[in-house]
Amino acid sequence: MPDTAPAAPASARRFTPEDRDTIHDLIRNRRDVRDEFRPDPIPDDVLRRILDAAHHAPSVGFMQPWNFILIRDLERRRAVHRVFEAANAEAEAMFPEGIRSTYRGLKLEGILKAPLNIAVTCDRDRCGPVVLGRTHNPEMDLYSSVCAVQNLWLAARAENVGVGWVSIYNEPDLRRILALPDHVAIVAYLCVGFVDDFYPAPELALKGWRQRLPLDAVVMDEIWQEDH
Ligand SMILES: Cc1cc2c(cc1C)N(C[C@H](O)[C@H](O)[C@H](O)COP(=O)(O)O)c1[nH]c(=O)[nH]c(=O)c1N2
Repeated sequence: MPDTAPAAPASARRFTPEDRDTIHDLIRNRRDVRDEFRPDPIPDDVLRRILDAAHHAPSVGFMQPWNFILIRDLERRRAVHRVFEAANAEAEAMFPEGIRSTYRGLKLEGILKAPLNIAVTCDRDRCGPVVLGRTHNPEMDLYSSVCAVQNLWLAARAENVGVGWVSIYNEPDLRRILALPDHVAIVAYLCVGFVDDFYPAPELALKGWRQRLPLDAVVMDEIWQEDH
């Protein structure tokens, strides 16, 4: 893949109000995409920019514990899809009767429709046992990899490329398909591809599953407030 990432500037730049508005626009217009993928492949330069954004995420001790496994092979994606279907049937059965049929009607993955799947992993041994910032909280490397996912998601949206996160699988099944060694954790399984139209709001909200909480319902002063 050609390296098309912009070169690092000599010093950090300051952002304009227009830049600010653009990033807020991007954040608000990022969507989880399930069913709307176009089959055309993502050009190498576009994919490279998206992955490079992910690779510029913050990470504990600058550990950069992530890997991005690019999965295009249809047979492998079919295997992942079977794993999804098995787990999804288990999940469906766990919802109470009334909600079950609504759940069944939701499309929750685009594994076969998207031309590219990306598994974001976390190499828990990348820097040995003692890592700056992770000593007391060993899960921080996993959180770092989640930051990479968010960068990827936003950078993709800026290219009008859709991303859908699929977490409905039994982990051992997916590990086997991806041949992951024990020290590597699965952080995210993503479906990636161009999209003609993005939903203007979360699909789960538009389909009546759950609505966005007001900001004031999640902001607290000083300490945890039980009655908030
Ligand atoms: C860790 C994690 C795991 C999942 C998700 C997200 C995250 C962060 N989401 C997407 C999720 O449903 C979506 O983000 C919310 O509904 C909000 O919608 P927007 O992302 O704003 O479009 C998701 N969606 C889906 O259809 N199947 C899935 O298995 C998952 N899993």
